[in-house]
Amino acid sequence: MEKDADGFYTPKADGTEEVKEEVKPIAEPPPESASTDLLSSTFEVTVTLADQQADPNSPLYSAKSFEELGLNPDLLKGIYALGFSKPSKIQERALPLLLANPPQNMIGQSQSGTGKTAAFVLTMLSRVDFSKNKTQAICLAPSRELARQIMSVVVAMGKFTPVQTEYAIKDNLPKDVTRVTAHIVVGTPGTMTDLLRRKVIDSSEIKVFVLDEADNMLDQGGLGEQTLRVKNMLPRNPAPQTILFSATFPDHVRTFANKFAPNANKIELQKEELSVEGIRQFYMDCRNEDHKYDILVSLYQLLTIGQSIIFCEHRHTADRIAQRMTAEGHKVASLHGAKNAAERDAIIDSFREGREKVLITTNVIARGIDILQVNMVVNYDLPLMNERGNQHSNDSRPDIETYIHRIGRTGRFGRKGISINFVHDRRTWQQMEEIEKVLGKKIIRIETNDLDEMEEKMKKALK
Ligand SMILES: Nc1ncnc2c1ncn2[C@@H]1O[C@H](COP(=O)(O)OP(=O)(O)OP(=O)(O)O)[C@@H](O)[C@H]1O
Repeated sequence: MEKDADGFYTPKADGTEEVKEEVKPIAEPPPESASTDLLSSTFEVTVTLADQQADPNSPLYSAKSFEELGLNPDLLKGIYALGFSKPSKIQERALPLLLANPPQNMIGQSQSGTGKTAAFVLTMLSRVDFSKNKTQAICLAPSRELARQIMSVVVAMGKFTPVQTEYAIKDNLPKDVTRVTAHIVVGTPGTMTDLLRRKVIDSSEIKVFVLDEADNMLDQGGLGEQTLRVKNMLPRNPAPQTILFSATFPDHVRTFANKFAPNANKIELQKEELSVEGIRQFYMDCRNEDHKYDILVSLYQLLTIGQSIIFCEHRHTADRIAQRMTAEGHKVASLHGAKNAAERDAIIDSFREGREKVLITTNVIARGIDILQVNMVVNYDLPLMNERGNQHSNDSRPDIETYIHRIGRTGRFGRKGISINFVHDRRTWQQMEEIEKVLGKKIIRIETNDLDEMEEKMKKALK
């Protein structure tokens, strides 16, 4: 395919073959992997193009193979080396729009674990001019863990290109650094703001600006202010291509998102499709707080069949549970924002490598973290609105978006997974009912006193 005068990909009369011939000997797609459910999944997205005249259902806006996208052959090699045989649904719809010229903004929504990262990483890598030692693309994420994971995708996909990368995360660069010239910088908003303000990063050539977990990054009262500060330090004319991705875009953020990324092409999910089919949701009716701990311990065998993540409301709860379980001879780790940068990196790396099977944490890693072996998520405490961002209100409504992201740490890319909510009183019960109502999916009860039944139900759900 080649781009027409308007910047859209159109099939060439004779050129399609030409591209294939040029590319195939260097880069062959790998055979489709075992988990191809997602590649053939049927969830619906609504595509709205900034150009109202264009038909979003035209094949021009969807790519059935990576080859059709006219990518640099070195990038195609990187994609295939990662084992990606063909684009996932969101990649199929988003990539032709993201790569078209002139560049257009994008607000893209697709469920957890469906391959959004590759879509924006490929866009950044495609737009960088490697011959210039200047920062040309920046990407912001809400946690250092996620920034590091995104960077690993940039490095892996860009393996056959000369791309240079740098982090904008706490304690990573020497304090007296004066210049960063890496093509792509990935980080968190506070450190990115600092590097831009001190002109360590020269923003003049930045042409792609990505927000992963965009609804979280734009949430006022949370990270929104810092993210806006970053945007205000970027070129205005022309402004960089702004790309917002998330599995959730609550209405109150959507309005701001539309201003932040004006005239964007949009990909939206239907409300009832917010969480993936592969995640089976359960709950356990506990007697009180202490009983929650006992149940968690009794689940240990099941939690360690694969890997699991236990979400708590407070850092101190995560630490306390981890200490108690460790003292009782179980192998678990805890991770939260009160640990220092080096500790956090070591803990998540060790969990990623499978050295610990159970990770007890807070909302800090509720979003984006992609560890395929995680087949169970436990909401030890349900997520509440009052934990959002910097808010410390008494708002005890359930935080539906965070719930969707938390359970989305399992069931990645068409895999099966289980989530279990612990409820222990009337209030938590009501909160869970509210979640069930909004998501329109049944949350199934598991008896807390029948371990065999529990095991059987869970193993069945994972089959
Ligand atoms: N085309 C593809 N073929 C095979 N695997 C893929 C493809 N695209 C992505 N993946 C894999 O799918 C997994 C999930 O992708 P990714 O982390 O980008 O999801 P996401 O949509 O960003 O999820 P979240 O909303 O939780 O951040 C990753 O392990 C990734 O390597």
